[in-house]
Amino acid sequence: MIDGLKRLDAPLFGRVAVIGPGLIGSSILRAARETHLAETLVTSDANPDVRRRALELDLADEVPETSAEAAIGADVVIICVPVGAIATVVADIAGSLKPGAIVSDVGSVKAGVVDKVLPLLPAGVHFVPAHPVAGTEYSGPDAGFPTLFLNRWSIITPPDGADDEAVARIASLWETIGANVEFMTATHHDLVLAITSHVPHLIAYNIVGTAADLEQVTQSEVIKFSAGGFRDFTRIAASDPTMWRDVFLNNKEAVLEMLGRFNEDLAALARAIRWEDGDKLFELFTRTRAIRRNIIELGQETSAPDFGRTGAAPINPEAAPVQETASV
Ligand SMILES: NC(=O)c1ccc[n+]([C@@H]2O[C@H](COP(=O)([O-])OP(=O)(O)OC[C@H]3O[C@@H](n4cnc5c(N)ncnc54)[C@H](O)[C@@H]3O)[C@@H](O)[C@H]2O)c1
Ligand SMILES: O=C(O)C(=O)C[C@]1(C(=O)O)C=C[C@@H](O)C=C1
Repeated sequence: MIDGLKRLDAPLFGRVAVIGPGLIGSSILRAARETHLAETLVTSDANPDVRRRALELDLADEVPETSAEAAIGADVVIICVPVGAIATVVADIAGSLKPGAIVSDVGSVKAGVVDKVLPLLPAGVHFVPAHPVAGTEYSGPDAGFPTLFLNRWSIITPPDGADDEAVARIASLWETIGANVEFMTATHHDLVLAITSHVPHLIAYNIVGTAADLEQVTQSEVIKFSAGGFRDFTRIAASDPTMWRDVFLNNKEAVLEMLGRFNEDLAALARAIRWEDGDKLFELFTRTRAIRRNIIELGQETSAPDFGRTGAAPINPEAAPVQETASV
């Protein structure tokens, strides 16, 4: 048994299907196996190489060719594909869902997805969206590991009128695989995550891109001297292009709102540097240091490996090299 995950005496669910056993989907399956979450685990993926790998890694008991087949008879279907493909999968599985089934997802953006998904679902099927705030810059079935969600938040964003029992069952699912659960509206989720996750990723992509395009500094100098802060940015900037393209296209308003605030504050900092306003710089750096120390005191520092500084392998020692994913 893996430290921190407890095996249930009796499974919570009969049949759980995971569509898209990549980093997040395969981590859910691995944790589900460890904890005996379901009697039967099923998975499928649009990419035949991923289905083959899911079989080789024994991620599930059944690996049918299509999402529609995977959803037949499932009590819960968890959709773990890029945000832009979630509604496509829901359309694919809608005809296979049994009455009372719960459909959930793990997408990094919620409001737009809920709007697209709800009209596609048959009556009697529940939709309970969720977002585990845990991940790495790696993708694919080899990158997952069973403790990814341990002591991390999973945010559940029940739509108006959601069935209480279905919401409680999805909360139990996340708690079983080690997460702490928080509830909020989809719109609030998208605003919070825009500043805590989406804009930071955009900044990382941008700074690494800027460095790569510099004319006065060579690429080899950028690589050679990226020992500290810049190296941390390169870890984030290695995150999956498909996933992050979809995040920005689907959380446009909240990201642009937060980016506007960010740009104003950055301009004020540039001004403080130009006018040698040391007090302003010192005051901000003191406040931000306190925030970091608070995060550490609360024990919320990520337990993910410090890829940035050490260049270490993924936390799963058996994980193979990064698998790039293409749009499907
Ligand atoms: N990576 C992270 O750090 C992280 C963290 C939390 C949530 N998320 C969210 O989780 C979801 C999955 O991310 P991931 O990092 O596991 O991605 P991933 O690339 O590792 O896996 C996604 C899988 O979905 C499959 N797929 C794509 N379109 C499909 C379709 N139409 N039908 C069936 N399969 C399809 C791909 O082939 C791939 O195997 C995304 O919505 C992302 O926003 C990611
Ligand atoms: O640790 C990382 O590599 C992550 O980027 C994880 C992270 C995040 O920004 O915190 C990325 C996107 C997800 O939606 C949730 C978690």
